[in-house]
Amino acid sequence: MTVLDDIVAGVREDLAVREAATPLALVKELAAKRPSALDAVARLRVEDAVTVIAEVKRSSPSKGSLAAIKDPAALAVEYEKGGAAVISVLTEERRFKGSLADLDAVRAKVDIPVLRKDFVVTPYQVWEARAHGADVVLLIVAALEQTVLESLVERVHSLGMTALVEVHDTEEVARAVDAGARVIGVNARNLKSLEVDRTTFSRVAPSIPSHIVKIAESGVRGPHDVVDYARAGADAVLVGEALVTDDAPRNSVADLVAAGAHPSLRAVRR
Ligand SMILES: O=C(O)c1ccccc1NCC(=O)[C@H](O)[C@H](O)COP(=O)(O)O
Repeated sequence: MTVLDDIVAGVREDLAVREAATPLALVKELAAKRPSALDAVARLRVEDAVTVIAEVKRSSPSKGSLAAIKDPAALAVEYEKGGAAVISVLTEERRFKGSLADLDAVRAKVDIPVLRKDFVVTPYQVWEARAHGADVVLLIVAALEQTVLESLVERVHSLGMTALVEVHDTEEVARAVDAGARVIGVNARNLKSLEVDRTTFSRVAPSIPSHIVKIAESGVRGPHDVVDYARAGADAVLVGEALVTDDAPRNSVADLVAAGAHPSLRAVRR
């Protein structure tokens, strides 16, 4: 069993408990009461700059405990003040120590789009994301059969949200494009070995059609990595560990945003 299989198995068990407690009809009612989802694409792809998705991440399979994060909303507000375009909230409970309560708390305090970062394998989780105020939903190609991927992308978009479709190689890019992805994230973290290879983006991104927003995920340590990803064609970077382990997350986000907007990058991004 791979790490991904193991995580998804745990997610399905937890999901069964939530589905028994809160029927889909009720989740749909809650989703219908939410204001419309925010336009994440407009925030992520801006002219002449690489934008930043800042993540609320307590723990991870690769590193174990990263940060206690007693007040996820306060951290998200710091990210927003630092200039983050989108906040990513891990809601997986067993390995990342996140929750839907974290998503609720963050949604209530920030005005920018919020990503539900989880291992979404059923439509119920998509409705749940909307019911808890998410604007963006992560869908991992490696975790999904093609027909399921296609129907989940369609469900996310039909609810007015944006699917961030995560890939690791060019074959998965083809699957994401076929599924109707408008935003593709290339994750530098190998989901089998959990090793981070920052060259993955530059190898995989050229196969992503130009109309699709390109996000470089994982392994960003500081501004120099943002510059490297910008030169390789990223529209945005997704950063977790480097921010949650930092004493001054607002300043660190601001530094990443400044690096992504540096005038020297304008020529390479045109
Ligand atoms: O972070 C992990 O160890 C991990 C393991 C297995 C599946 C997913 C995992 N992480 C999810 C992510 O994609 C990252 O949280 C995100 O890209 C931020 O990465 P980083 O900046 O390296 O924390």
